[in-house]
Amino acid sequence: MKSFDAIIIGAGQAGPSLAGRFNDAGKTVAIIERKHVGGTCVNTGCKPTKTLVASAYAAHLARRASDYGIGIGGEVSVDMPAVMRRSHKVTLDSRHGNETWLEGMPHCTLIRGHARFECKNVIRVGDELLTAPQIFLNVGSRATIPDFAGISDVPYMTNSDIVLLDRLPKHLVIVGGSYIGLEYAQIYRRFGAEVTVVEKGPRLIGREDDDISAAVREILEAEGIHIRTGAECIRFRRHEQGIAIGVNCDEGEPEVIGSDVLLAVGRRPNTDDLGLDKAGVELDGRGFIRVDDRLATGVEGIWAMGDCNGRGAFTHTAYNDFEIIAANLFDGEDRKVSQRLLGYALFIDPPLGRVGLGEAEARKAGHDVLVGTRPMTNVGRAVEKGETKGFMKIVADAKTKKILGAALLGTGGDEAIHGVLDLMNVGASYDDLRWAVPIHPTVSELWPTVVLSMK
Ligand SMILES: Cc1cc2nc3c(=O)[nH]c(=O)nc-3n(C[C@H](O)[C@H](O)[C@H](O)COP(=O)(O)OP(=O)(O)OC[C@H]3O[C@@H](n4cnc5c(N)ncnc54)[C@H](O)[C@@H]3O)c2cc1C
Ligand SMILES: NC(=O)c1ccc[n+]([C@@H]2O[C@H](COP(=O)([O-])OP(=O)(O)OC[C@H]3O[C@@H](n4cnc5c(N)ncnc54)[C@H](O)[C@@H]3O)[C@@H](O)[C@H]2O)c1
Repeated sequence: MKSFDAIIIGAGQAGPSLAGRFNDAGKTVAIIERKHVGGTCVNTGCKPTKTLVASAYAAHLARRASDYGIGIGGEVSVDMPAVMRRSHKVTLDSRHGNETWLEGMPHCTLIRGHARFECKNVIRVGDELLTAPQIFLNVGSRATIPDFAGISDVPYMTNSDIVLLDRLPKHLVIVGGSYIGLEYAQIYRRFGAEVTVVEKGPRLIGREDDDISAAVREILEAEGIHIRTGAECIRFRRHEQGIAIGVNCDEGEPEVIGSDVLLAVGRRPNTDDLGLDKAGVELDGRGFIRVDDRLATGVEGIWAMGDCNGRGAFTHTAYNDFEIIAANLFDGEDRKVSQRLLGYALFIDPPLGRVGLGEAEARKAGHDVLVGTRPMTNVGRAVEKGETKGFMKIVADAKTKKILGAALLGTGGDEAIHGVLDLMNVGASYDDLRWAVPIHPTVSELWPTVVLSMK
């Protein structure tokens, strides 16, 4: 049996950085990866999608070139194999960069294979047994495939398959109207496919405020994306033109006929094949590993980071889990997940940047709520860029003057939200934002005006 100071299972968004800390401290660490170093984000998630978003934006802007007084001398065409080559290169460069980094650590051993607990401190990878007093789980998540009627009779893709597609689907039907579904809907529409989004809920991105859902829908529909919400009884069957997807909506055609199907209906944690019962590690009802505020499981010496602990579902939350564990183990700090302020973005164009509570959430939490909004048509920079869709919104507590949350659906929204995120992180009031002197001409310069509009 091989012995290490620490074992990390999964080389996703938290594991490699933690391996780096153990290595730097002169401690031996094994990191086990069953597929690709970099995990979901690098290989089938953020990296490929954001690279495709960039190609899709280039196609969109080229089609709009004449709006800016620019001629391109003909029709815009999309070379799908070239688009995909670019995306693969970004992924492979990142994956190889991570591998080279791990392999270059003198105290770190990168082990390829599926890891499984034999008991609390022994891990099996194939024929090999490994042991360590500290074990960190960074096993991530995979696409949920619901038991839809007829699903096993038809071909379909998840986020893992669509990154390998190098042709243009004639009609891509996407089931699920949230992050993955909407980003891919706009990407493929801009590449030239017919696209339909089928969502079982009454509106898109159902966690957001109604006004945000409605504005996102309007933006996507304006580009010709078909949207079918309230699709309660989704079912599949083969059809002479591809795949028939039953949507059973109250209005419109009862079936959509697509050439290709993407399932984007959420993620499930990779915790069912880890032998966690042999270690005594507990799961919650949805299969996520139960952890405390410092990410420790109920078994001494075992921690869980990233998507698998159900405390976050983003790369930055997985990375922050690493930061919390590393700060507590190596730097004498006492960091907790409950100290984390959640921000995120939906990378459609224009993007939606979000931080903290939405208006509905703030009301539900019992705050005396002040809300300010301004359309992007009021933002000089957006007008200059010819990208005026969307709006800015801020939510604050009338009594404490604390900023509770913000949304920026508009050009640069994924970046400009950070002005509010940073202020919220230091507990600033809306007066601090109102009296900031933002740079002209930027999207951020409207925040003081949005604050002044609060009612
Ligand atoms: C299409 C898509 C787009 C996304 N875009 C964004 C985005 O723009 N921004 C953002 O913040 N987040 C995004 N996400 C979410 C983000 O990818 C995840 O939150 C993040 O990758 C989680 O990191 P992780 O380290 O927890 O897990 P992962 O990155 O999934 O890594 C887990 C690793 O563990 C390995 N593993 C699992 N079980 C075992 C085992 N038993 N033995 C050995 N190895 C094992 C897996 O192979 C994997 O490599 C996106 C996700 C998808 C699917
Ligand atoms: N921009 C980003 O940061 C980004 C991008 C992509 C993915 N992600 C991460 O990946 C995770 C997964 O994304 P996702 O979009 O697959 O999941 P999600 O959980 O965000 O949304 C799933 C959507 O599918 C719908 N749905 C669920 N079951 C359904 C069913 N049976 N039929 C039809 N619709 C159904 C839900 O109502 C919801 O709208 C997210 O939690 C997110 O954290 C993040």
